[in-house]
Amino acid sequence: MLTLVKAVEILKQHQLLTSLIVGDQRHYYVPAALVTTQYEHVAYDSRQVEPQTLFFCKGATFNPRYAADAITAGASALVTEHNLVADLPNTPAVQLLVTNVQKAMAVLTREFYGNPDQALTMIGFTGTKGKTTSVYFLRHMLQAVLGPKVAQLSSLANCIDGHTFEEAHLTTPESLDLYRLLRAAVDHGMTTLVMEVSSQAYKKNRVYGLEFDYGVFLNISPDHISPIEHPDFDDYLTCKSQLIKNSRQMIISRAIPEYDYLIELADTYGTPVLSFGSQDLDADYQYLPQPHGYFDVATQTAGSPVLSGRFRVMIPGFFNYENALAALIVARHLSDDVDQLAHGLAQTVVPGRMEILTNDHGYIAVADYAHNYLSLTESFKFLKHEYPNGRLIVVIGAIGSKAQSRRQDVGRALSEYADVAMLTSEDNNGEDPNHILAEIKANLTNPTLEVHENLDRAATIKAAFELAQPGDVIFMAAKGREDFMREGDHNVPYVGDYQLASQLMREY
Ligand SMILES: CC(=O)N[C@H]1[C@@H](OP(=O)(O)OP(=O)(O)OC[C@H]2O[C@@H](n3ccc(=O)[nH]c3=O)[C@H](O)[C@@H]2O)O[C@H](CO)[C@@H](O)[C@@H]1O[C@H](C)C(=O)N[C@@H](C)C(=O)N[C@H](CCC(=O)O)C(=O)O
Ligand SMILES: Nc1ncnc2c1ncn2[C@@H]1O[C@H](COP(=O)(O)OP(=O)(O)OP(=O)(O)O)[C@@H](O)[C@H]1O
Repeated sequence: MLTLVKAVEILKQHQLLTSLIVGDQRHYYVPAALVTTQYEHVAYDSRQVEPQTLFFCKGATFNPRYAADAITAGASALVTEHNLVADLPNTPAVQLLVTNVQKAMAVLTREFYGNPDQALTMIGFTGTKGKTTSVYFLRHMLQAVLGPKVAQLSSLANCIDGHTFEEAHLTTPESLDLYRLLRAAVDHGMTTLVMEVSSQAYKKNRVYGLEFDYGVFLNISPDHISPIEHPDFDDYLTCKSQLIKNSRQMIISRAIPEYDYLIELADTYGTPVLSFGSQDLDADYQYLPQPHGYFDVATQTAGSPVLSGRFRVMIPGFFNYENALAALIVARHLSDDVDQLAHGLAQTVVPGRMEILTNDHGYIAVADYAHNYLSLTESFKFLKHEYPNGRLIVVIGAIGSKAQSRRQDVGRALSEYADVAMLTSEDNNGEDPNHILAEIKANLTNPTLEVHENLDRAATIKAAFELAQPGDVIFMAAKGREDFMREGDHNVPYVGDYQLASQLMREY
């Protein structure tokens, strides 16, 4: 529940309110006749409005018709950047005119749901790659010491009760959904919440005003640059960097090229920083890879909670030592039971992330989620190191209608590391897949690379198994275990890379 008086007070505190429109009158104070007005629901989609809803008019494709629909369904107030009085003559709904509706939605829905973040230890991971994996590492570690009291919000799945996993639509939910989920987590007895914070979350003010107890910055490389995401890398970096301003303690990878800049930001905001990295970097926490997924950790800085000794991850890839160490540092701040933390870490698997399938005949297939230059080359380097004798056969495409730079990334990474490229569909998102593949091919520079092309992804994976010799590695990029293909604005069922490869492993 939220009263109009409280809503106005909060919007004023954040300097977001310009006017209150009641009928054809403009106000800045709540008129006496409305001081008892309260809202029982909040919504940003007219199709979800009930009587006494506070409705947020937001979105790139927002149409005043949605506001009219919301009022018909019972919305009694609109939060909007544009006065809708011309579109809604004689409307009984109060309009709260604001300078930024996304920010207004964040601060008002936080209040509506009772500031649930204050009842949780909040941990946010940002980075171009490794967010999901790190969230899983940390949740498993903390559950090993706290029991089922750790919630997660991740692009792979949300879990707000410690055991049930539900599909997520965005990496970081809209603020309204975020606070609804945090409220539910608190009501389910959760004490801690681990989440992914995408650059879009800051760009779209989904986490505006939210403070994290611990923020982790894993890495950054050019990605997510498109008309619906970021105009350029500077904007991408600026958005991600906002986690520093909004965290009480930052943990930052020493390997980030912009590390010094991030430290200057942290100094400016007064946010303490601990750094992590491989042994050759000047970091507070360092790791040294060992065979079979083991890695050694040492703490270099006096005064920081000590982490030392040998740990293990079950998910292959050198980069997972980085993800694991970042998560371990947070976990160590919350618990001194390092043995249990190590146990939780070694138990962690993440569906569709570097899942390696093998059979007795020497076939090797990897279902993974890599889709930009950083993640593809890191995965390829690792596989070349682990399986030096076979060919690297890559089943790959690129996403349609956004992150256009990935087509260049795919072309470059294939040219540098792959022996065979099997180009196919990914999530076309309404774009012509032939156009996507043409752009990838335009970036292939290695004349010895063997290139095949088939838009049918399942048929392409079968063809890769036909082509492979024992000892070769079939790397299936970007879909993991996803059992759908995104086409336009809807999903089309798809068998799943991991699922299909598991079946083929039994046949070959
Ligand atoms: C660019 C962006 O952030 N877009 C998101 C945003 O869209 P939007 O606010 O512009 O809203 P819109 O889709 O134009 O719709 C307009 C509004 O009208 C409302 N509506 C619509 C129809 C109707 O009948 N009545 C009605 O009220 C809708 O509920 C909506 O509020 O809000 C929508 C939900 O309200 C999201 O679905 C949408 O994500 C799009 C689909 C998307 O793909 N976003 C990507 C870029 C994204 O955010 N990705 C990051 C991950 C990046 C990473 O991996 O690092 C993420 O955090 O997920
Ligand atoms: N620290 C890392 N550095 C480089 N590549 C990584 C790292 N961690 C994971 N990867 C690669 O990126 C892929 C995606 O990992 P993950 O899902 O954890 O990242 P994410 O940040 O959640 O990605 P997305 O934003 O695409 O959902 C993995 O399957 C792996 O290939």
